[in-house]
This record gives sequence, structure tokens and C-alpha cells, in this order.
Amino acid sequence: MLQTAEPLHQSSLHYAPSPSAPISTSAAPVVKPNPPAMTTPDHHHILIVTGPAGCGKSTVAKFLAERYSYVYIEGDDFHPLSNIEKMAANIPLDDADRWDWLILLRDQALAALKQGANGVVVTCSALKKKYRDVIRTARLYDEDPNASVHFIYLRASREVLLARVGGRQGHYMKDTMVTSQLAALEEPDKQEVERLKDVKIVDVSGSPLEVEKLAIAAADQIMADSSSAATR
Ligand SMILES: Nc1ncnc2c1ncn2[C@@H]1O[C@H](COP(=O)(O)OP(=O)(O)O)[C@@H](O)[C@H]1O
Ligand SMILES: O=C(O)[C@H](O)[C@@H](O)[C@H](O)[C@H](O)COP(=O)(O)O
Repeated sequence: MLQTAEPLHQSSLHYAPSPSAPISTSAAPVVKPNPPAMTTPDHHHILIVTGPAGCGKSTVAKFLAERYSYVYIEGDDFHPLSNIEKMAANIPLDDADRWDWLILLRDQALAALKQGANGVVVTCSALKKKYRDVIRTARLYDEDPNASVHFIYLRASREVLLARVGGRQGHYMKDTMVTSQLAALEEPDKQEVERLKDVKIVDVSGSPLEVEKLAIAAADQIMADSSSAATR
């Protein structure tokens, strides 16, 4: 469901059930996962699943939210109607269209933690570094000293994006938008990854099951790093 930007209310959040089976597509075999390695109850992670349209943000984020019993926030649900109309008309958003949306997603994640969520998974393309920086400001507004923002960037080729956006039914974002998404994209570079240490890059060219495994590895690493930092 799409909704215009509005303050957080319970119905806009998706509380995931306890960790259980992976979310599977009809094509993917259902394989029992190993139990989550660690869910670090003392740490409240905000996992932002990023990348251009069609890379698999919603698929991966739903899966992670279920696995770790985190709240799932679908970024597309928080666009103002004007943004949806633009994208549906094949007009790329610009910076001015995105700022309020990014701030809203940041605040929705913080509000979910304040309401008692263990952690939060948010989908947000966050195509440019300055957009990720807006979300990074969460720590300035956060009352919880154990909360932290992490980005899981889903890397995919143009061909993969085109195939996945093209294969998706009923979404306002059409494959004609992939070119503008890639033009705007600033992949997290070495400096951002090594200096800020809050980005994990996941290759999403494989099958849903392969991607699930890589996403779990990235999230488990985030949680392990937080635990070891806390004990230092
Ligand atoms: N690893 C994968 N392999 C094949 N298809 C995938 C994979 N991940 C997602 N998809 C499919 O690709 C389409 C786009 O995925 P979606 O999660 O909606 O991406 P995004 O949220 O980044 O736009 C959906 O139809 C989804 O089922
Ligand atoms: O699922 C998708 O296809 C994308 O998430 C898509 O809906 C769009 O990329 C973003 O919602 C915001 O737009 P920008 O990526 O242009 O900021």
C-alpha cells in the first residue's frame, strides 16, 4: 500500500514474527536456515537496505526482518504522492524530491526503536552518499546509546536490474527508470566503506537463496562487530 508521508503510527510498521523459514519466491526451494547467529538484544540496529530499483531491497529486507524479528519499514510506502506520480510518469526524482522522504525514513526508524522494536530494517535506494549521510544523522537524534545505522548495499548489474524491474508486476517504477537510477547512483566507495565502517556490500546477481545467504552473512557481521566493539 502506498501512503503519503505522515507521522509514525502502528499500522505503518510491519512487525516481523520470530525468526523462522526464509521468505521464498515461488521459484526458490524452501531451505531451512541455520538459526540466527546472534541477534544482540543490547544493540538496536537500523539496517538500511539500499541500491537502485530492482536490486532486491524489498525481498532482502523482508527476509532479514523476519529472520531477526526486526520491524520492517518499506521506504516506498513513505513517498509523498507527488513523488509517486513523478516516478510513475517516468520522471526521475531529484534531490529536492528526496530530502523530506529520507528524513522521514530516518525518523520512522528511530520512532520504531523508541516504541520498543529490537531493530529495524528499512528499504531505501539511498543512491547518493549525501542521502546516506542524511540517514547517518540518526545518531544525533537518537535517545538510545545502543542504536546504530548500517547500510547493506545490494550491488547488481544493469542487466540484472532491467530483468528484475521488467519482471515485476504492478509497480510504478518501470524498467525505463533504470538508466536514470544508475546515472544518479554513487556506489559506496572504498573511502566511505573503510572510513565510516557502516556499509556492507552484497552481490545480488545470484538466486534468491544465494542472496539470502550473503545478506545473512552481512547482517551477522554487523551484529558481531557491534558486540565486539561493546566489549572492548
Ligand atoms: N535474487 C533474486 N533473483 C531473482 N529475482 C529476484 C531476486 N531478488 C528479487 N527478485 C525479484 O526482482 C524483483 C525486484 O525485487 P524487489 O525486492 O522488488 O527490488 P527493489 O525493492 O530493490 O526494487 C521482484 O520481482 C523480486 O521478486
Ligand atoms: O522498488 C523500487 O523500484 C525503488 O525502491 C523505487 O521505488 C525508487 O527507487 C525509490 O522508492 C525512490 O526513488 P529514488 O531511487 O529515485 O530515490
